Amino acid sequence: MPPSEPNKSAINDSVIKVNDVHMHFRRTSALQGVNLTIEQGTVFALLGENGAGKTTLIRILTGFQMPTSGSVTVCGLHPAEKPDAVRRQIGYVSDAPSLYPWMTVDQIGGFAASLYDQDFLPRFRSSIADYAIDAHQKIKHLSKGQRAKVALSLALAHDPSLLILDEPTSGLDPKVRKSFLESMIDRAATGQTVFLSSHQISEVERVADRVAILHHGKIVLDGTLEDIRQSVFHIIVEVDDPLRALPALPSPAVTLSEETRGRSRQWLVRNVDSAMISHLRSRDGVTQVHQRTATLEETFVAYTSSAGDLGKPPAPPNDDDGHDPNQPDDPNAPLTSKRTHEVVS
Ligand SMILES: Nc1ncnc2c1ncn2[C@@H]1O[C@H](COP(=O)(O)OP(=O)(O)OP(=O)(O)O)[C@@H](O)[C@H]1O
Repeated sequence: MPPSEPNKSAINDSVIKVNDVHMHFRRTSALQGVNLTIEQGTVFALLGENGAGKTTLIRILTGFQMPTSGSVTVCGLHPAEKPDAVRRQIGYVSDAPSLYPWMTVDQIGGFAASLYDQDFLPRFRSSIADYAIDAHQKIKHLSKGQRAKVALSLALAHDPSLLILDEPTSGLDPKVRKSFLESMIDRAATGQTVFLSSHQISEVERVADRVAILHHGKIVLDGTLEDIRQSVFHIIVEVDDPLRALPALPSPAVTLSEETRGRSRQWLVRNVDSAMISHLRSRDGVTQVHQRTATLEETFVAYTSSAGDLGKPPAPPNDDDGHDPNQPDDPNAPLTSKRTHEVVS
């Protein structure tokens, strides 16, 4: 097989593999030991606050950035070695798509079509027509949302098996946003893979099969949406006296956040089980215990708050060659939905 050909068995297995990737810039450790494996046919969403490292990871996946250390394969290819081959395999929309402003929409389609097969241009034109964009308009005269639609049309016109989208819906109006996200689900249903980064938690909740949270360059949570929903609980304990002490939940429960409001203690907890809830109910002074599954937004906020040891601020490299001497933590222990499921059922 020629070296630039994708490895088909790798496509069938994992479309993206990220192995212990570190990325150090002069003043920042943008990625600190990131590991990810993404299977074919998944809509995968990478969530993270501003500066978490999402774009850096996407730039590494698309061959625009060499990691400081670690390895990556995309469709069986190494983006650092074969960036052009990787980019031919994938559809990619960056968070700031650069489109030649002096070209018309149709000219930019024709220009990109020269890199792909004959189906590219008809697909591109049909997508532009669906978005009701005038193909004779110059890019510089389009609105931000219209440019986003052109960038998406370019990314999709070669019908890639993997789409990598950095904040794909920013600039799109709610109607287009909704139909675009629905089209991502349709793509995954036909075996294509979608990797998207987003701040829009409610949107992610609608479309993603799998979610990872990147915090200060580390993956602090990675699981299927279903597992995450079944694993993190919001617990409210009412006590008779605001000063009453309550015990911490025993291991393997992990308290992600806690808040006291008068007689009410609110916890966001992972790996809680029904025995722990019964134990809490039986404590002296506990008048009521309510529990429900946490929303993805509550989980995101808990995992990205700097409190506790769930995520640590980045440590700048302190050796000469820029390598981080710190050992990566393992805050991403597997989710234990089985245990927590007992609480729901
Ligand atoms: N070329 C660069 N040189 C130096 N620092 C950089 C460079 N690119 C990114 N960084 C830093 O790396 C960190 C991660 O940036 P990145 O753009 O990956 O975050 P992000 O999660 O995509 O943020 P946002 O949601 O705001 O787009 C930031 O602290 C940023 O300043």
